Amino acid sequence: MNRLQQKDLVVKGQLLPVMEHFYTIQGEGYQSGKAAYFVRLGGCTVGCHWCDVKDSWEASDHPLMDVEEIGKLTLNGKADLVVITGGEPVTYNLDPLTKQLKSLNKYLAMETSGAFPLTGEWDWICLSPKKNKPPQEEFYQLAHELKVIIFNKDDFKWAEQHRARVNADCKLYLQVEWSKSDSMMPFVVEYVKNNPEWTISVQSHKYIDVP
Ligand SMILES: C[S@@+](CC[C@H](N)C(=O)[O-])C[C@H]1O[C@@H](n2cnc3c(N)ncnc32)[C@H](O)[C@@H]1O
Ligand SMILES: Nc1nc2[nH]cc(C(=O)O)c2c(=O)[nH]1
Ligand code: SF4
Ligand SMILES: [Mg+2]
Repeated sequence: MNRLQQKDLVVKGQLLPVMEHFYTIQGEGYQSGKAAYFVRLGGCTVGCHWCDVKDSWEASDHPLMDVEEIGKLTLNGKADLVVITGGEPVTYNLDPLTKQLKSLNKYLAMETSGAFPLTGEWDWICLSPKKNKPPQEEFYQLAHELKVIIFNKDDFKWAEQHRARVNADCKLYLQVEWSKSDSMMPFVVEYVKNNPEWTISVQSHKYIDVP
């Protein structure tokens, strides 16, 4: 296959850059503690300065895989739960990927900033809005979970702006930015005690030392 044909299949979402894939425990948010097969797609142009997976940003650093191949990988996990993350998954047309994974009876969750239009059929969308590229409007109605990263005290205001826009059933999480865990966690604790609609999410995989 030549480069042009490859590019065409990426545009169609039949081929996707995969940075890594692993069977682990979902560390964050609503499904925290559950076994899940993670697929981390390469490529993100959002550019959060505190991103904990900057090596994912350059799509061309990561090998292209066919969605059928990706589907087979997820069968190496016993769990139904598959988490598609990145990089930024909504960079791509995710229709072929979710169709393939649904044919394998997987429960499909996505971690996303919502920066680009949504494609694919999802059982669970975790929306984590980013100041550099705020979410597309459609995500507020569709998100099952809002997970706002708290890097400094201004981020509580940012969190409330998004809470005001999500649907009534959307679960609300505040997750401290990893490098600020020690200094910001006391403020997050106080905030949730005063605003109990929110729940704390910690990046538990980093404490239990799993991928
Ligand atoms: C690496 S991102 C990939 C998915 C998508 N690009 C996004 O940002 O939602 C996965 C999750 O990790 C969160 N995250 C990234 N860097 C973090 C950090 N340094 N501390 C805490 N959470 C972080 C993101 O907000 C997102 O919820
Ligand atoms: N165990 C584990 N849980 C996670 N939840 C969200 C993650 C991500 O990077 O998207 C992540 C991750 O990288 N590992
Ligand atoms: S949107 Fe996600 S992957 Fe992209 S820089 Fe921000 S945290 Fe990292
Ligand atoms: Mg992570």
